[in-house]
Amino acid sequence: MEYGYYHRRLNTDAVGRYDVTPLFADPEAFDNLVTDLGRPAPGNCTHVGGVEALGLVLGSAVARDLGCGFVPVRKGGKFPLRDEELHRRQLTDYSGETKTLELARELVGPDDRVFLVDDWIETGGQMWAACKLVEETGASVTGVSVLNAHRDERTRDLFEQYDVSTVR
Ligand SMILES: O=P(O)(O)OC[C@H]1O[C@H](OP(=O)(O)OP(=O)(O)O)[C@H](O)[C@@H]1O
Repeated sequence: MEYGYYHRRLNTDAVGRYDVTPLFADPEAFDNLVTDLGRPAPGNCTHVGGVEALGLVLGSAVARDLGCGFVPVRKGGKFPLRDEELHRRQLTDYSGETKTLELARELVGPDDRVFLVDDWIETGGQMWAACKLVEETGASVTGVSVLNAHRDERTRDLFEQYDVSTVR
């Protein structure tokens, strides 16, 4: 689908932060969005990763669509695991606040190729951290897919280092 198909259903002119959950509630739009987000994934990816919270919704649906496993990248403190069982990174995102993302070490490893999905990227802080967490496990990042992303100085490194696809 074109970005306008989703934009009409979001009732917003915002490029950055906006609520995508109306797309989840509409069965046809959700189906199309999951298909569009998964389309850029290379055939050899083993897992789809998603960033808590809305990236878990989208990523798990894309994983099911592609026949891959799903890997949750969680906000700090949510995995009921010991420190040594986690990879952890701090970041600053669109909110200006410092946040922590974590990935359980046991979920993926050097033989795995992970495709990351989220709803949108503004500063790229969370997606950059998610990519680095995946790489810290030894797995590779095969691409990133979001509905919409800012392309500016803040996201330049993300776009340069990773294959980032957007619907917009
Ligand atoms: O590019 P950035 O500046 O990092 O911002 C984008 C991130 O922020 C939002 O998540 P948020 O933490 O607000 O959680 P949510 O999924 O619960 O909305 C969004 O879903 C992305 O994950």
